[in-house]
Amino acid sequence: MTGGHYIGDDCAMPTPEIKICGIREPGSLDAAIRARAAFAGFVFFPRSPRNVTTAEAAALSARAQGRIARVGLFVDADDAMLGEAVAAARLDVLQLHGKETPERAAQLRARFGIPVWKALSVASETDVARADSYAGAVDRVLFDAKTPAGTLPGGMGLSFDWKLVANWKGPVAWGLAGGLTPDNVAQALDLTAAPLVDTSSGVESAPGVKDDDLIAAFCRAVQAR
Ligand SMILES: O=C(O)c1ccccc1N[C@@H]1O[C@H](COP(=O)(O)O)[C@@H](O)[C@H]1O
Repeated sequence: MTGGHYIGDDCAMPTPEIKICGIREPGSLDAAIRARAAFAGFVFFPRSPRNVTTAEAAALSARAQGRIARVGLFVDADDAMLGEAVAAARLDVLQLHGKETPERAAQLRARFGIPVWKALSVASETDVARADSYAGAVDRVLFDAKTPAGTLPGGMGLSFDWKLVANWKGPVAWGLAGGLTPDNVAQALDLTAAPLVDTSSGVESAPGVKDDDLIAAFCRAVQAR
């Protein structure tokens, strides 16, 4: 379900995997599945307009079972919150979008026994280099844009200079996030060759309101390359 597949000749690049994040409604989940996204993201962060309760996530998770992998997004969450969400929503992946250290990420990976992704906010080469310290501690880093102080640490529709991660070859798997939309994702992929792309606000009609047509258009733009 989560492996990239090849189209065209033997030299073709694998089709990047797609994560649609911030899903709150069954219809949006179905739209992501129909569009062949590999991952559906559920946000467990009360300040976010995309926040879901564990009960809501559990219902979405049951619908997703066997059809799309479930990613739980957390921001500096404590063990109790993580444990409750992992169990209720039967999460397949933990996405850490706060200030979690490599040690904390490794601890959570060992504790829950599922892959851990770490989002890193990027505005400079130094920020990208931070990925090295997560090698061996996480299964993937997600390069995302820095957001203004006092706002959400992600999900703001902001992008960074993609040249900073062009053809990035680091010691850990990676993905690209931040301000990706149906209109710019092909350009982002041309420049970066990211193996996974992650979007949230780029497929919404308003903060927290997913748009099925935009989900389909985003996935088509990725898969058409
Ligand atoms: O989506 C949110 O509300 C959110 C809240 C807190 C941390 C991260 C969040 N979203 C993630 O941010 C990136 C980029 O999002 P966008 O495409 O720019 O809207 C992505 O990984 C989201 O899942």
